[in-house]
Amino acid sequence: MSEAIKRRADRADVIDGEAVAAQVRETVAETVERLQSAGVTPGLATVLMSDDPASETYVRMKQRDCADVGIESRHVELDTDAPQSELFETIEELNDDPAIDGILIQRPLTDSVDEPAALRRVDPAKDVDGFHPENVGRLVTGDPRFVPCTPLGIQRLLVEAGVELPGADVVVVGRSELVGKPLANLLLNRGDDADATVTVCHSKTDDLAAHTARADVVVVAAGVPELVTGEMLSSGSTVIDVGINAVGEGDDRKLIGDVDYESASQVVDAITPVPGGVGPMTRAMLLKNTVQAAARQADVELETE
Ligand SMILES: Nc1nc2c(c(=O)[nH]1)N[C@@H](CN(C=O)c1ccc(C(=O)N[C@@H](CCC(=O)O)C(=O)O)cc1)CN2
Repeated sequence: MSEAIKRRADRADVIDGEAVAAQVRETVAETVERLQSAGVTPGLATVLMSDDPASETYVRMKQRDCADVGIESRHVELDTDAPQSELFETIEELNDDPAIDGILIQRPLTDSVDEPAALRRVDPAKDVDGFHPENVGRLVTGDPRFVPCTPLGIQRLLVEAGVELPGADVVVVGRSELVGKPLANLLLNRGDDADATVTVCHSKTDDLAAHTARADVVVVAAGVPELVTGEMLSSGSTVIDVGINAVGEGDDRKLIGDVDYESASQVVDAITPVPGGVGPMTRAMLLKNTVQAAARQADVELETE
């Protein structure tokens, strides 16, 4: 079993996302060295047009991750009251810039901007977030190019946890474009790390617990703190908690997930913590997508991991 799985007596194993992300970064750093010896330095542009402090933190973390593995990063920050055309022009400039292999538009964008329109403007070959309709379509039709980072990270965590995905009964709680829908498609596609039977539940699902209780794998990305509790889960299952909800003030402020960790970890076989589970994997997979984008644009063949 992977070293990233921490055994706990009489409780669920903990799937350590920080440890798996560190493994991914190590592999990415090796790939960057190979690309550099072929004359290619991968470059990522991050674009922030929001006052959301969490988004500012995530972008800073992504820049730091890039520096750690040898990816050049460039940051563009736009005022939230700037016209939408300024954002669109920025995206066009980055599309045309040969030093930039990947473009990341941090979501959510400020309310005054048409977010889907902005995402459609990103060159699909530089769309390391996998949000452009061309990349979404490729994932849905079973020919993925860039897959959104959180679903990719979740798939990797499940593999590390030793979950046999072919034939597994996977319940995804949440139908967002960011996580729920792409994850469902990723695990439904053909392949050794996929071929699952996937059910997507959401806020209008009748009897959510009936679904979660029969699943081998439950992934919760609903944005509702502690929505899923131990009594909605079964022994033998693996739980991936995508939620990151800040609760409390000052010294009492902490992050909690969409799963009630205490009760769930007394029932299930393995679970991701919050923080330290899916979040670090989202960032690690962005690095992986960026080096793949750089290799494709430079026509350098990479061994698949
Ligand atoms: N363009 C994108 N925007 C957003 C994405 C995305 O994949 N692409 N995902 C989320 C936020 N997100 C990435 O941007 C993200 C969330 C959380 C973390 C993370 O490392 N979380 C840590 C805790 C960090 C903290 O202390 O606050 C953890 O869970 O351990 C990284 C990235 C929405 N927007």
